[in-house]
Amino acid sequence: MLRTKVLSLVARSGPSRLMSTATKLTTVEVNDKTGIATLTMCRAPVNGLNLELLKDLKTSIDEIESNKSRGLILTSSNATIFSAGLDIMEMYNPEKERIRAFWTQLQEVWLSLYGSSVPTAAAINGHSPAGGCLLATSCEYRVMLPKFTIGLNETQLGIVAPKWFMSSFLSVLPQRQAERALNQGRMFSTEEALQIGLIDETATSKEEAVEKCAAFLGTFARVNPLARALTKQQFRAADLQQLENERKDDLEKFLFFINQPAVQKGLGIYLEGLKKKAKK
Ligand SMILES: CCCCC/C=C\C/C=C\CCC/C=C/C(=O)SCCNC(=O)CCNC(=O)[C@H](O)C(C)(C)COP(=O)(O)OP(=O)(O)OC[C@H]1O[C@@H](n2cnc3c(N)ncnc32)[C@H](O)[C@@H]1OP(=O)(O)O
Repeated sequence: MLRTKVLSLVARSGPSRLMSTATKLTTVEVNDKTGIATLTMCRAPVNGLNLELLKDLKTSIDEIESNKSRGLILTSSNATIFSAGLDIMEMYNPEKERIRAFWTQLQEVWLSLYGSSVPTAAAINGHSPAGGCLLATSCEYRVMLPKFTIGLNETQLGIVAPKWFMSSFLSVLPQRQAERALNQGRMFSTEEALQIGLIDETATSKEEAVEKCAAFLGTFARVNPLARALTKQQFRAADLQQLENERKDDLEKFLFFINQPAVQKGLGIYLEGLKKKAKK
């Protein structure tokens, strides 16, 4: 009942405005009636998370947070890809200083999205592997379009998802299923993701996905915002604190791991495979 009301409210909702942080790689549009901000990733061709996109994501999340938006919906401007995850080019034959800045920025984005005091939802309008899945599972609610895939496929690339990737995943799935999926590097179809609980709903179009996300965010309309935010943060505090405490160690572990010749070789082969597939 409430859900239907909120959905129709959203459908009738009024004009929106672009916020000042709108950049080339992300845009933020705030619906003036609902107060919900839609944060769109728009880095061609696949929303690969490189240093610049991560910086824009962090700036946009911070601005949404400080403008006291009623909610944040994360989505993509690409018709078939939510995000292809970390830009592998940042990790393959990396430049010393840049890769440090890259990983540090990824930590920042995760801390602010997973720890956001604003309610969050992801309208997953395309494939969402690895880092894409990290962003989606850092949100509180997920609506996904059919015929796409989502999951943490790191082991398929010969790399390892760090502890905090697992934290987001574990905030959505029970440990037994999460552990198996990560060990397998399993990508779930939309239907499988719904069945296992990795996503909350499906939608037939991006517009419908955004509406369903807005309806979820609307369920908090009559809840005290401070009480809601403090409750959410208590659930997530231990995960967030763990990364805060281990940030330097986490960076050094990542650098050590990624610079191993066997890992570099594996990434090179994976990239080559992607490029061959793209040419077909
Ligand atoms: C105690 C132990 C240690 C603890 C841990 C310590 C350290 C941890 C170490 C490492 C952790 C790293 C975590 C990594 C997370 C990641 O996110 S890795 C990235 C994973 N992503 C993928 O595997 C996705 C790969 N891409 C695809 O599957 C597909 O591209 C697609 C997203 C499904 C889209 O398909 P399609 O529409 O057909 O597009 P194309 O495949 O043709 O791609 C277009 C071009 O984009 C390039 N590309 C695709 N994905 C990426 C990417 N992730 N990075 C860079 N580039 C990408 C692709 O090559 C095409 O390029 P060209 O047009 O050929 O130039």
